Amino acid sequence: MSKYQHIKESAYAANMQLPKLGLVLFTFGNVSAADRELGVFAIKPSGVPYEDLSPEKMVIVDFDGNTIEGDLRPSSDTKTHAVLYKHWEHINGIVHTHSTYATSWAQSQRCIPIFGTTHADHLTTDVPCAPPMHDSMIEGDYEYQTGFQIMDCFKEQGLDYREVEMVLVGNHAPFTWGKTAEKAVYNSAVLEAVAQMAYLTEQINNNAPRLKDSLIKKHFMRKHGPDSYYGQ
Ligand SMILES: O=C(CO)[C@@H](O)[C@@H](O)COP(=O)(O)O
Repeated sequence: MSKYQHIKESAYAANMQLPKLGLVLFTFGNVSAADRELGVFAIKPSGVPYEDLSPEKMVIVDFDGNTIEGDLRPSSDTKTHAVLYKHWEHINGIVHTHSTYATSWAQSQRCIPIFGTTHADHLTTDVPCAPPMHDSMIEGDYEYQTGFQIMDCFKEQGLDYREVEMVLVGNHAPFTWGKTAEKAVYNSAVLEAVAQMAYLTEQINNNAPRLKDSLIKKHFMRKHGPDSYYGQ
């Protein structure tokens, strides 16, 4: 048995959650799961439909994007995952989808405003949107540069990737991450729900106010404060 079997199983299980949660169509999207001690991650093979996946088909890649084990080509987004794992040492799972509402905000190049308590239960800021890539970066290694596009956005906006576990990539689609691949999938589902609610909020009232700071903090701390299930 491969010494990477545990992350192949974990990446497989997390990938299979995407169609179940309605976050992907056909072969859109991919999930990876990392083992920091081994310095590698397991990722979905490129272009393989979810119904044809198995743990054995996951591809093992190092944090420079080199394939270590696997017969299939890793996802075309592999280098973006590699850059984020290499530079953000507390994450062990990454998800990329083209879920409809989150992708629509990304294509519109807009951050998702924090309109309500559903959003504040999960994060205390707007969902950031990384500005579209400069032509000079597109001509280089596009997927590799996408990783830097995301990190630059966090640096410029003063965000901590351990607190804000999601981003919209302008003109492209969302990426989410977490301490585990399962948490990264959870974050993708939360993002899609928040993106849909924010879109509908603006349709109903295009002057809808942002949630008050006092309520943002209160709601976030209920779920993540020292007395919460997650905070303990
Ligand atoms: O971002 C994109 C396409 O824009 C890709 O994530 C998506 O089509 C999935 O590609 P892979 O099958 O993972 O190579």
